Amino acid sequence: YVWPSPQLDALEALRWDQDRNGITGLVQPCDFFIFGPANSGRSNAADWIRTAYHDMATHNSTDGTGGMDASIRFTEEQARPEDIGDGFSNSVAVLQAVSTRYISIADTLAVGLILAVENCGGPEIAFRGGRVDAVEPNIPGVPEPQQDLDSHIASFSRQGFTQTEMIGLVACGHTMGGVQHDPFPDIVPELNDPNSTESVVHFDSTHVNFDNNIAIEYIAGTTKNPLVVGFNDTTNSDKRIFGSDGNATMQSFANSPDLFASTCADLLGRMVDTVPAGVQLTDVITPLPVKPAKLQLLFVGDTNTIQFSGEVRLWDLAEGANPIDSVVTVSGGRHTATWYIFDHIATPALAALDAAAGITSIHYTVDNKLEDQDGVGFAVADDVMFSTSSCFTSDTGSEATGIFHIAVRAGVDPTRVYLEQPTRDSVGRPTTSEIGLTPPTQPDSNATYVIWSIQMPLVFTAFTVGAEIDGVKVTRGVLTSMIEFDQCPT
Ligand code: HEM
Repeated sequence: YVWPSPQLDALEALRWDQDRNGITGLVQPCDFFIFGPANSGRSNAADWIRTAYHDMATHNSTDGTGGMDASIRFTEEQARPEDIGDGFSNSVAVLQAVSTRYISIADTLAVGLILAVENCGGPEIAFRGGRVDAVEPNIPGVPEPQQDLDSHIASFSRQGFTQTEMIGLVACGHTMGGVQHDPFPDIVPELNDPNSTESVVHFDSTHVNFDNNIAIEYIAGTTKNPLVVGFNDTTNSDKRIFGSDGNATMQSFANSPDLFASTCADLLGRMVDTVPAGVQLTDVITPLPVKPAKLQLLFVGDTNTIQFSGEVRLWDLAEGANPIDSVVTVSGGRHTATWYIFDHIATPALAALDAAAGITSIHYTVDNKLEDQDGVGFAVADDVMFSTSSCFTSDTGSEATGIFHIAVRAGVDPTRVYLEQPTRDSVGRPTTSEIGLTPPTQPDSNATYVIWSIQMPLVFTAFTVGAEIDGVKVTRGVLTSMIEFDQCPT
């Protein structure tokens, strides 16, 4: 896609910004578990994979209801016997935190699975965005270990998967993690094991690696999978499922790590793309080679100039490439991303761009190569922006106030200008609240920019700039709070 596109830019960043996206670090190392000690036997990675499956497993491919829609976040679903355990609330707590108005909670659950698999040795899974968060719980339908094989075949068929695909999905899921004593005391005993303080019996001997040992150990007869060799045969669902085609599928996985990886990439990709009817997912999101981010324009009225700052991310920079001013290099998974920060301090020329001339687009030169999206350039909007005349008073207590000034380019004529604040609706979905600004009473007809304003008590909340122009709502700049500006002149 051509940058900028607010939704695709945000989805691309969540999927590809590596350790900078706020969540990749939670599955590095793969045995990391933030809700308990390192020797708990549990991992965020396994919880994230199971959470995505339980969110999807309510899907009914006949009537189009259920699927990846983050209905698993509702306590009513988490209270069901089919969703026993705290792995769902744990996963939702950390993943939904990175949802925004452009990224649904369901999208974060899908990315969570993808990052967990990829960072723990598994294949890269294609990611599409655009899932829509449910407003209420779905109809129950997650398979449980005590059910018989026919019920499981029927359940996966309802979800949209054949019997062979069921074997694959269960093997791909159960290469990570295990069964805990606490929620499943009839499957796993209390272990009293200092290396598994939450008494987890793992599905294979490499439970934090996404690999085909789940199949190798099953075929070799050395498996300790508690859903295969558990003392209670009624709950040995993996045994019934894995053996349901005479072990043909599991044998093929045991023979070939590559086949296991490619089958899992396909099945898990289809799993996270299983969405309620009517939801339109984006195309597969691949990383942009050169991507601007966090662009901020500030109008400086005294000098009639614009201060410009931002970042650019270079993807998988070639070995040996050594551009100047390297600021942060971040890796994660199998990729490296390098960010260069440009601002008025590092590059004084950006401190005072001629406001009358304005700015329409930028391009970069990377290793002597022009990067401008094949001649299109990276478009930059100079229509509305914060003005550096925004300020706050130093008074303490209830007297403290501040003023936001938003500069609107002459001739733009928005119907509304407002501050945008990220917030949540009554069912937890990310949304935006708006605080309207007042237009100038006597605008200077010669000015390049006119100032809309709002006075309010001193707040530390960060806002972006919003405006409605020709019936279209636009967002500009990065989240900025009052105290980032100077104190008001007294
Ligand atoms: C018939 C189908 C399935 C049954 C009956 C089943 C059952 C179970 C049970 C009983 C546990 C233990 C949970 C705990 O102790 O908290 C578990 C864990 C897990 N399941 Fe499944 N499962 C099924 C299919 C799947 C699928 C299709 C996936 C993903 C593609 C999956 C992924 C996982 C993961 C990653 C864990 C480990 C969780 C952790 O260690 O925190 N399961 N499963």
